[in-house]
Amino acid sequence: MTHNVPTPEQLKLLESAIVNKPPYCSGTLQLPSEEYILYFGKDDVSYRLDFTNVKNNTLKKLAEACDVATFGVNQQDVLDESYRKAGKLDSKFFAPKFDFESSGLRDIIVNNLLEGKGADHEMRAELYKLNVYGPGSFFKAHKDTPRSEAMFGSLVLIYPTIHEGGSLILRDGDKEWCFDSAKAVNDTNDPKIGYVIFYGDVEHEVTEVTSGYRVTITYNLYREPAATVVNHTSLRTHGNQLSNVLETLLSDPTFLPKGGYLGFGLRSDATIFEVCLAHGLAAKFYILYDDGKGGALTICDRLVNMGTRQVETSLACHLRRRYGAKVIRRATNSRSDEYDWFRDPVLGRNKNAVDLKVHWVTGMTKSTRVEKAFLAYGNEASIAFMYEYGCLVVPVGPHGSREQPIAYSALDDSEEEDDSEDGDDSEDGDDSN
Ligand SMILES: O=C(O)CCC(=O)C(=O)O
Ligand SMILES: [Fe+2]
Repeated sequence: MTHNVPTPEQLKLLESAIVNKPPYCSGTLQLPSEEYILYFGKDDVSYRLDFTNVKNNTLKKLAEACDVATFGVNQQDVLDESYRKAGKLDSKFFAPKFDFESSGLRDIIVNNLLEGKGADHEMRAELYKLNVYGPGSFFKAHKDTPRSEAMFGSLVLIYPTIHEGGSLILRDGDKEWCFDSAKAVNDTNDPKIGYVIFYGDVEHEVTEVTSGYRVTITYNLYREPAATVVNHTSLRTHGNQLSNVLETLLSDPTFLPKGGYLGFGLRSDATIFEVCLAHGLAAKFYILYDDGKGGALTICDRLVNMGTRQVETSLACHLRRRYGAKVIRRATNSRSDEYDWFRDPVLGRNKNAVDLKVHWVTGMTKSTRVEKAFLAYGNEASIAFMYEYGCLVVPVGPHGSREQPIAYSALDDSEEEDDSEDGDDSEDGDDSN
């Protein structure tokens, strides 16, 4: 008999199709020679700098023309040389011959950062600043200040000057990448311009330049018109791969033959949701509640505000009674909340019974975890904590009619209770991908 649970291999296949790409792309471009030219100046006198043939005194002039760079803190520009030591020019004081439109970068941005979504003309690159980093200059970790709702990222171009240090480090969650731009552009015989493009929520820093001058220009990237902005973070997952794997599994008669529920711990990402909808699966967002002490896990279709109300039962029981939360895993802690379920027609029957059995494809991520305190009841009132995670629960109909809504009944399912697969690791903060 085929069990109505996905095999570990089937779940793994789905999980591995959710590949998170780095949140940036980088490389070098060879430009027509005149595009290495930059004009700058703050008054009637302007200078011409040709990066294919850099004259040190012109480079020095550029450094001298710069203002000391500030950075944005709480909507204000702040000068703090322990944080950012560099020179900068506002866009009215310089004019690169570099042409964004003929550079090929639009395609790179649309295909890599926007995963090909949206018509090209909706993306606009706006020249923003020029930065000069002499020896001892750096820019500590920061995120770029969004200039409008429509801004989704930044483009940094690094001109080919001989220098050392000044790598761009990019961070997203606990992952880190380094683009050694000095190395990328260090070829005097064959000039190239370095580029790094990253999403707006990516933390980045420029390490100290130890010799020479590092010159960069930055562009703000916008999606336009603003009304059709696709949440940029939704584009990080390879949607096509997931879509193909899901397609294969849904047409596989051994995959959840009678239907069931798939669960995905949320990344900062809506692609899984979009892919499921595209396959006719009515994916729904839930909040997973965990008391952090091994009590039962529940999912609830709304955020719960406990206020100052004292909770007199286990967290799971309270959420189930008051907010209609569904128990998806029973307590693992021996001092559990079993007593709470004693008379319950569903949960009282069997210590493994749940309101909804969810087959987790990806676990919860710490990055979506919110910790909240509430008043718990004991011998005396005490503060307890609960942890909220975002997750997506996807009903999958039986083979042959996957889009059909399915009604889960713990009682019907009880003969399969001894299946070893369950959501045990769902709250373990599995950020790995
Ligand atoms: O110069 C660079 O490489 C990065 C500059 C930067 O992060 C900024 O201007 O916000
Ligand atoms: Fe920046």
